[in-house]
Amino acid sequence: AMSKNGIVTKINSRIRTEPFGAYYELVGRELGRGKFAVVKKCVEKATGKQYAAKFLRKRRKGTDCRMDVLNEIAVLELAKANPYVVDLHEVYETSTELILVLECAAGGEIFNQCVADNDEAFTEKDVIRLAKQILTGVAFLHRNNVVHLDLKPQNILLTSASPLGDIRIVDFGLSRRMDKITEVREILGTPEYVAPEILSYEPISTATDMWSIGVLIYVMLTGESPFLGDDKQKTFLNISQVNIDYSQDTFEGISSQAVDFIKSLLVKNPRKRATAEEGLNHPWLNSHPHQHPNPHLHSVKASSLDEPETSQSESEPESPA
Ligand SMILES: Cc1cnc(Nc2ccc(CC#N)cc2)nc1Nc1cc(C2CC2)[nH]n1
Repeated sequence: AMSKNGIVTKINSRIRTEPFGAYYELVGRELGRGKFAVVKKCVEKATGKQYAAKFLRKRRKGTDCRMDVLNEIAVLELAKANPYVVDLHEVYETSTELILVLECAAGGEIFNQCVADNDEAFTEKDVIRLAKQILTGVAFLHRNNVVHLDLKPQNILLTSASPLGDIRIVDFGLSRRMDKITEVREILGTPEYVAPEILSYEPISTATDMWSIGVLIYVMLTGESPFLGDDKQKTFLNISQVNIDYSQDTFEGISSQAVDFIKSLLVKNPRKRATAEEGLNHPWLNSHPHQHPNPHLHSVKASSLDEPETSQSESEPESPA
């Protein structure tokens, strides 16, 4: 791997100092806002193509945070090869800001489908397809020693909401290169999605992202946030006690394989949690589409047929072949 200052030199060489406004027109509403960032839709004048411009302040609370932004750029650069991480198009710098010109995911945050009522909410089949994409993207990051540390429905975007498109993982503002960190000093991430080891100031790892994915899939399937309490302290207590509602009520119409998948991730001990690669091999994500037996093939044995693809709960017997 390149040396640290090798990466910084490489990135600095691609930062443009011409005025952003000469090449892009800001259009429509603000797409999102973080503590030190605002994201606006824009159009590249030369091509008419839509992008999302992320304006990041270089100085925050009186300290120079330019290196933090270079870290985010470095991760986006490294992930250019992966289809499920949002693409970085260009970078501009002004006296006060760095401007990341990012691929525009027109479908917005999957958060909206998580809280939608029935007909707009995800089906289990939708979640299986999107979960495979999320795990593929996260497995790529983890193979490259990057942990995201803020995986939540607000940071998983869709290329299109209807018809349901593909996911894009965004916001590497809290991400870390695993080679560098061991302990975390302050609690990072968003309370509902942080792993227990964050709350006990233990070393974080790629397993920290896997816990957040467990919470994310739980929310996508049930519309409920498993650890949400009336306030931050209650949420943290729910997480550290790992008390989770797996009741039939909450998981009505959802397969037992899906519940088993979530249970493999919401495990207190980080070393016992499934990895992204293991998640991709879980039966829930590998149930083969159900082929109806061909009555003319006498040799077909019922047991050789794979799991039905429908989200029928296990208890209902499969219709006789
Ligand atoms: C239609 C749309 C609607 N809502 C958001 N929300 C959002 C969520 C997280 C962050 C946090 C970040 N980064 C910024 C905005 N992004 C959208 N499109 C984007 C947004 C982007 C890039 C990531 C900014 N491409 N396409």
